[in-house]
Amino acid sequence: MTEHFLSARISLSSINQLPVLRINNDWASATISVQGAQVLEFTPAGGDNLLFVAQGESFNQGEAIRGGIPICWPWFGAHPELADAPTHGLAREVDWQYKVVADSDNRTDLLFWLDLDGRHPAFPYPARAELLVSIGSSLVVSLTTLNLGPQPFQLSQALHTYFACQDQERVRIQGLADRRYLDKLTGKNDSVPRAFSFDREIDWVVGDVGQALLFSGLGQKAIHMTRLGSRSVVLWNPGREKSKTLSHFLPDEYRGMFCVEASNALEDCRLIKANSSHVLVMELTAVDLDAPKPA
Ligand SMILES: O=P(O)(O)OC[C@H]1O[C@@H](O)[C@H](O)[C@@H](O)[C@@H]1O
Repeated sequence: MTEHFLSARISLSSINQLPVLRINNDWASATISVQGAQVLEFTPAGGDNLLFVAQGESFNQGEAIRGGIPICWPWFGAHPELADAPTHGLAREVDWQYKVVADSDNRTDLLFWLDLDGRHPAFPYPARAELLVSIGSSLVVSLTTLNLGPQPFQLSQALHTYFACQDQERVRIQGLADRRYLDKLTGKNDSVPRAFSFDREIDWVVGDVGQALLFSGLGQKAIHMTRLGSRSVVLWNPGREKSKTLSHFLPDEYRGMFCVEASNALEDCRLIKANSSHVLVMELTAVDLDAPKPA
């Protein structure tokens, strides 16, 4: 597809088989795949891309993209009952509808939506996901789930964010110490140690997590993450051995990424009643570590 401009700041083109929207305003540039409504890149002006996409990614239609911010919806991880249902729900491998809702030098907002008609065997409920992606001095991703049918349903979900780093072992996360987590690899519960690092395969669901987290050890900049509508986060890095089995991953690429996923998982999954909704919001801001602190 040749590049087609929707406005001075927004264009539609493609990467291999997948249509992508590219946004460029005074504060940042971003790339979003229409399949999965998946943000693939967010680069604050003059800075580095906060997000990781696997170099082995082939961008084929109907295949989940390994990187950026996959939307795991309306369930996170394995389906609660059906072993053959896709991991991480129904949203990653299909095209979403979209429209531009704000387009200025300071902020570009795109609204994506996906409707489920209640006939999918793994999710027999009419529902809509709306994803508002706001690109400005920060990246804001806001996922609203609407129950359009008469029956309540359980929702688990995640904004499965792949962050870029030089070396995953040097990444430090502030805001998680002493929180309880389930280790999905061993099935055991424990508390997050103060000196946590991604120095091996990690697959944890951490509960009762406050709104703000800070990621450092990435170089000059740190990343500030805030969440609303979420009390859990998922920490994931496949490590050396698991990464060899993953789709679209080159050997050793696991070193340059780590996932911290704003989620509603385990005890934090939500019951969405008829005609009700739930909103999960994540904001990411690049923070200059050398900037003077407010007095
Ligand atoms: O390979 P996928 O389906 O993108 O999932 C990657 C990982 O995603 C994480 O969120 C899960 O906790 C892991 O268990 C999983 O391996």
